[in-house]
Amino acid sequence: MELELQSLNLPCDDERLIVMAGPCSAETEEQVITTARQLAAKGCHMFRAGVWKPRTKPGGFEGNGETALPWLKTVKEETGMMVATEVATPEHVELALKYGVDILWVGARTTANPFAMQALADSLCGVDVPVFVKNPVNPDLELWIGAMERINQAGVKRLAAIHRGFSSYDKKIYRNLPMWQIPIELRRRIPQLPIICDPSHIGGSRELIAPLCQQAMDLGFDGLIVESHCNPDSAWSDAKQQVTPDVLDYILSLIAIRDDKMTTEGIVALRKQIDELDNQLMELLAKRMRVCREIGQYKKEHNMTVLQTGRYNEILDKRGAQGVLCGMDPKFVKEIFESVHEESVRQQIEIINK
Ligand SMILES: C=C(O[C@@H]1C=C(C(=O)O)C=C[C@H]1O)C(=O)O
Repeated sequence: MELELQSLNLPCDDERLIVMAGPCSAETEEQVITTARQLAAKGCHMFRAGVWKPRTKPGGFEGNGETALPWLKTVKEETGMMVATEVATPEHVELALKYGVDILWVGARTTANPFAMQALADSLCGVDVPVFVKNPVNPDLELWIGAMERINQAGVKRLAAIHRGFSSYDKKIYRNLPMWQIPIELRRRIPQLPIICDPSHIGGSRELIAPLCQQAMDLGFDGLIVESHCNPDSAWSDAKQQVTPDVLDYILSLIAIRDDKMTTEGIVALRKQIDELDNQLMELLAKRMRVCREIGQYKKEHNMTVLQTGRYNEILDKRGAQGVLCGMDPKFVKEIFESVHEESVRQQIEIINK
């Protein structure tokens, strides 16, 4: 199904960048208002704060719920910023709308659950409010698109996707792995859908916010949602990944915003070179496959197995090392040769069984 989309029509500083900032959780009225005032003073147009917090384990701070909604209303009235919060159930939607919340977002755990998404969609039927849908916790693009389709089918046309990274057992650098190839594929599939990057949840730490924001801009994403707190170290949730409005302003001032629509003569000439090289790559691959088929024929005549792990390992090691010398990521080189090997084995199996 095709998404039927309308422009988000949100205020932003220049033609492209949407920045939504605010604390992970609305903790107290004072914390909300203080943070909002500081953000508004820095020129922020959209304020975010979690009111209902889905926590991994019980016992943590699960948000102030309805009590915090009038605080958001005050932010709106006092600063003129639009306000946004996360909704996970139809009751959340009803209450958020009742208190005049301007933008709703759906969290990663909710996106992963089609029943919850359908219930949310049903509660949004006939409501014209922008809805931002975070990627599901697992790296499943179809599930992400499906969640947005449900909301869209309910008549919500002002939709955006939030890229917040994907859960992983491996938490060495990122809290949630960015797996950029997934939002990139989303952009390819639905080019008109705005994509907002959430560097706070991808990175899980302050130091990673700036480079992640830049990476999102380098990819031509449309905006950022960043956690900002007037006193991050004392935050009741996500303390390590929140920054003060001052720091956020500094980070944003350093970000280079790229123009994704520019095509110049220079790039056209360079792309011609790429086309020529891709042609050569394809011809070389076809040549390599011809030799592989010959090897397949030889193996058939000599009753040898197609898979030769010793040789396969030799290739992976040799080309991996060569890749490093050529300035390429060894993982990338490994994946290329794994794919080449897979196709080579497939073609040889066809020959050996003829
Ligand atoms: C081509 C061969 O068969 C298989 C495919 C390989 C390849 O494409 O390079 C390597 C080892 C084998 O698993 C071979 O045995 O050399």
